Amino acid sequence: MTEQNNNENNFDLPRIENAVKEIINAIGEDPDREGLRDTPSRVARMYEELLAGWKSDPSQHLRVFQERYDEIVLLRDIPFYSVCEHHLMPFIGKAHVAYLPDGRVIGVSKLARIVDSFAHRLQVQERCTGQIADFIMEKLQPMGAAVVMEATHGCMTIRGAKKSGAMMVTSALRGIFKSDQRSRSEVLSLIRGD
Ligand SMILES: Nc1nc2c(ncn2[C@@H]2O[C@H](COP(=O)(O)OP(=O)(O)OP(=O)(O)O)[C@@H](O)[C@H]2O)c(=O)[nH]1
Ligand SMILES: [Zn+2]
Repeated sequence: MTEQNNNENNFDLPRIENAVKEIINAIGEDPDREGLRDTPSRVARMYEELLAGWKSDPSQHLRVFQERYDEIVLLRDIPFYSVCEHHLMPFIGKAHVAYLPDGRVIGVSKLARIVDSFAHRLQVQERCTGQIADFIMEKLQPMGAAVVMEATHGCMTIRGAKKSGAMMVTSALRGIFKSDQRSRSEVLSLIRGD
């Protein structure tokens, strides 16, 4: 699968626009007043942007090359945003992605691109974390992969539980990072920056 631009895979922007107009009506506002007139199309384009990962293929970011390096590779503090599938609210934070190569490495920026590809979808943080780790295991076939994501969820800061600052931390450990206690401790302490 490559980047998908054919019609059936594009977002149905007019349909999103109609739905947003309907929400504005349901709120009791006037969708034709000046400030709201362009809002449905703005919101449609916004969702297209925020959820672009859904139409992307993370494999396009795989430029794997052979390299004799057998220590942990970690890209720490990758800023990311995602969209919570329960409330369509953003969750925002940092991702840390590590792997222990087995003869193959990847361009380091691609780790950040892979995070975005999975994050820019309707997600829950646990699934997003696991998908990134599983993808790296499958495509790069390293000895192990570790992904930690920490984020604040809009749905519980400005609404609902209203706990601003509460940080959700999720981790996905695969291969040697799951099976070997020392490797696990090493990668987690690198991620913490110890
Ligand atoms: N585990 C997990 N929960 C999430 C994530 N994003 C949002 N949630 C939670 O999804 C839950 C949805 O719960 P519901 O009871 O169906 O929805 P709600 O009535 O709006 O719940 P409140 O947010 O507690 O007001 C909430 O507890 C959210 O905090 C996520 O990425 N992972
Ligand atoms: Zn939510």
